Amino acid sequence: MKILIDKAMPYYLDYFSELGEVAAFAEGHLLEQDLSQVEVLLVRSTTKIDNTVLTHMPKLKFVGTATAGYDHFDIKAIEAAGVYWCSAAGCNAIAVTQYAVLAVLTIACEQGFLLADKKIAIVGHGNVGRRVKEAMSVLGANVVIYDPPQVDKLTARAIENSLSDTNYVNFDEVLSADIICIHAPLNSDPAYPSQHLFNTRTLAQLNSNQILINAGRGGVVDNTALLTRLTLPNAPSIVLDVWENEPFIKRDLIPLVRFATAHIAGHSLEGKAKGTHILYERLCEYIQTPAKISVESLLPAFTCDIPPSLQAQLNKQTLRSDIDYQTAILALCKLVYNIENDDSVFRQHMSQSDSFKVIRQDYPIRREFSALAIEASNKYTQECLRGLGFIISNDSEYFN
Ligand SMILES: NC(=O)c1ccc[n+]([C@@H]2O[C@H](COP(=O)([O-])OP(=O)(O)OC[C@H]3O[C@@H](n4cnc5c(N)ncnc54)[C@H](O)[C@@H]3O)[C@@H](O)[C@H]2O)c1
Ligand SMILES: O=C(O)[C@H](O)[C@H](O)COP(=O)(O)O
Repeated sequence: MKILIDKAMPYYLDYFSELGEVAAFAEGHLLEQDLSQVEVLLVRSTTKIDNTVLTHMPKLKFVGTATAGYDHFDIKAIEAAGVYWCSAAGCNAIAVTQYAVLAVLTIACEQGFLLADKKIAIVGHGNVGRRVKEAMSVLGANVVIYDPPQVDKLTARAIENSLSDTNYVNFDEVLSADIICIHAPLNSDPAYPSQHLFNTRTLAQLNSNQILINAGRGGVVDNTALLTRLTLPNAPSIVLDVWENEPFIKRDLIPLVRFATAHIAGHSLEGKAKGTHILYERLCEYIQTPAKISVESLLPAFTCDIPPSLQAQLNKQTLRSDIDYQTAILALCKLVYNIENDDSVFRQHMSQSDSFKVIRQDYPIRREFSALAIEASNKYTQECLRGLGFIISNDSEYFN
């Protein structure tokens, strides 16, 4: 079985070399390969799979993307060609959540507000949105959800129940939230279009006390309208990980947003490795072979010293509504991931040239909070750090 894989998928040889004859291609160079005998094609989000590719691949049986989003797949064309397809739903949900946590906590500490005093609206309550809700809730925020497809899927009775415990809101309420986190796909479903959900009209309703984060897909925010909005008075603070027309984005936006990154919110080592792993499991299922390899067996160890003063601060019995405590949580998160580094690399490189693609290809190894085990002596710190995804080294529930 000939398997062709995007080189950007970590551990692809560890996973797939026992399942077939593996060859790899670099992003942007798929059509330069001999595709005539390929039966399995594994890609990431930068490779479009449409009729142009499919006509070169008469033997293709299985195509997978090691990413959560699959808007680069022409599903109709793939299914019409009789090819099995799959994505890696949820693989990088933790990574994106940690990106959102870093963005929000950093801005909160800069502006001197407490998350416990804020309302956060999450647009898209899927694998990512659910985790963002959990993380922001443990930090004390009041979290509401906007996800019309999900609401519509519930029965009338379930809607009644979940309205009280999941806090679904309408879009007007989203626009009045203090912080808006976009984690929706670019949805081509005409019943729930997400393209330009944030446009001239809706962006005009945001003000300088609000923060808008887009870590879903670039097209959910009209970037032309955003550029105009950001040059007008009373503009909101913006965080953009995803952009319209990547990799050739509107560079004029960069100086006007608080955090600008190169579509790397999901690029933790764990997130990318889980993407490869999910495709491995799906292919094993497809060819009816037992899956033997685990992600944990491949990930390297992570070491990092926690400064004693920070450890002491976290162990102090404290209240949620304490700015020093929030600052300490941010300092701990930054030991594992610091969004400011990604932002400064992006600004520096993008000010010189259109280097979006190169920044992504050269992205350094980034770990998730779960790589760091920390002792937490008080219950609130344990609950908070566990909710953010850290391992609590003295957690009897975890280790027994
Ligand atoms: N920045 C990144 O690196 C990165 C990483 C992972 C995912 N993503 C993007 O984020 C999206 C969400 O990821 P996920 O893993 O949570 O996907 P998911 O499929 O688990 O969840 C998507 C949710 O969005 C909802 N939704 C669909 N259309 C909507 C609309 N018009 N308005 C509001 N909600 C809507 C769906 O009902 C679903 O609950 C992906 O599709 C992908 O495009 C980006
Ligand atoms: O949808 C996804 O999973 C993300 O957007 C993913 O992180 C994109 O990563 P890429 O394939 O572009 O490296």
